[in-house]
Amino acid sequence: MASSEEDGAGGGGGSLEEKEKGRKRRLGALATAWLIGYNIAMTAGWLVLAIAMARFYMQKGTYKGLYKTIQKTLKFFQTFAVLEVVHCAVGIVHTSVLVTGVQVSSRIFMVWFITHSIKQIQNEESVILFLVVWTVTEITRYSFYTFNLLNHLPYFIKWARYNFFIILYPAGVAGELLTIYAALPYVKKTGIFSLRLPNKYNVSFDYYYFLIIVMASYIPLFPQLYFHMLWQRRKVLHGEVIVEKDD
Ligand SMILES: CCCCCCCCCCCCC[C@@H](O)CC(=O)SCCNC(=O)CCNC(=O)[C@H](O)C(C)(C)COP(=O)(O)OP(=O)(O)OC[C@H]1O[C@@H](n2cnc3c(N)ncnc32)[C@H](O)[C@@H]1OP(=O)(O)O
Repeated sequence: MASSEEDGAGGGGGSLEEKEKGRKRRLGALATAWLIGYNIAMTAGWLVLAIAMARFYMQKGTYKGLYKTIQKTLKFFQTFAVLEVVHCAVGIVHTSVLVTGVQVSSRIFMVWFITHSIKQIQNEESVILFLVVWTVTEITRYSFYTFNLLNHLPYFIKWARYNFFIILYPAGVAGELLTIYAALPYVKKTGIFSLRLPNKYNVSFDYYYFLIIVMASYIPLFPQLYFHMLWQRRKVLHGEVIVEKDD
C-alpha cells in the first residue's frame, strides 16, 4: 500500500523538494483514508451477502432460489472490485496490475456473462460452491486489509488470509469451471452472445467456443495466481523475501 513516505520532511519549508515531499505525504494520507473506507465497505458488503445466504438457507432449507435472492448485492460488490485494478494502476496499492486484473476480470466475467446471463444455471450446486468460497475469501481478505491499514491486525486474520486460499482457491476454481461447463448446452442452444454469418459486419463469433477457450485458459493462468499467493504467504507469514518479476 502507498505509505506516507518521506516521513520527517519539513512541511512548511520553501524549497521545491520540500513542497514535493509535503504533497506526497498528503497523497499518502488521502490514499490510506480512501483504502480504509473502501475495504470497510467491501467487508460489510460481503458480510451482508454471507448473512443473506445463511438466512435464506435456514428459512427455506434449500439453496434453490438463493442466487436470485442475493444477486443484486453480489453484482454490486463484485463489480465494485474493478477499483482494485485502478488502485494498482495508480500506485496506491503496490501489487501487480496483471495478477489483480486477471483475478477481478474472471470474477466479473462469471457474474455478468455466465450467471447473470444464463438463467438456467443459477440453481446449480457449482454456483453455490463458488458463492460460498468467494464470500469466505473476501470477508477474510478485506478485513485483513482494513485491520492492516489501521495497524491493528489480529494474528488469526493474517493467518486466515494466507492459509484459507490453499483450499478455497481450487474449490472456487472448481465451482467456476463446473458452472461454465453447465452453461455450455444452453449457450449452444440459444446462440447467446454469438454472431453468425452472414451479417453486415462480416464477422462471426461463437460464444460456445469462446467459453471453451476461457475454461482452457484457467490451466495456464490459475497456477500463476496460486503461486503468487504462495509467495505472498511465505513473505508475510515466514518473512521470506522473494523477488518477483515485474509485469
Ligand atoms: C474476459 C474473460 C476473462 C477470463 C479469464 C480467465 C482466467 C482464469 C483464471 C483465473 C482464476 C481465478 C479464479 C478465482 O476467481 C477463484 C477464487 O477467487 S476462489 C476464492 C479463493 N480466492 C482467493 O483466495 C483469492 C486470492 N487472490 C487474491 O487475494 C488477490 O486477488 C490477488 C490479486 C491474487 C493477490 O493479491 P495481492 O498481490 O494484492 O496480495 P496481498 O493481499 O498479499 O497484497 C499485496 C500488497 O497489496 C496491499 N493491498 C492489496 N489490496 C489492498 C487493498 N484493497 N487495500 C489495502 N492494501 C491492499 C496489501 O496490503 C499488500 O501490501 P504490503 O505488501 O505493503 O503489506
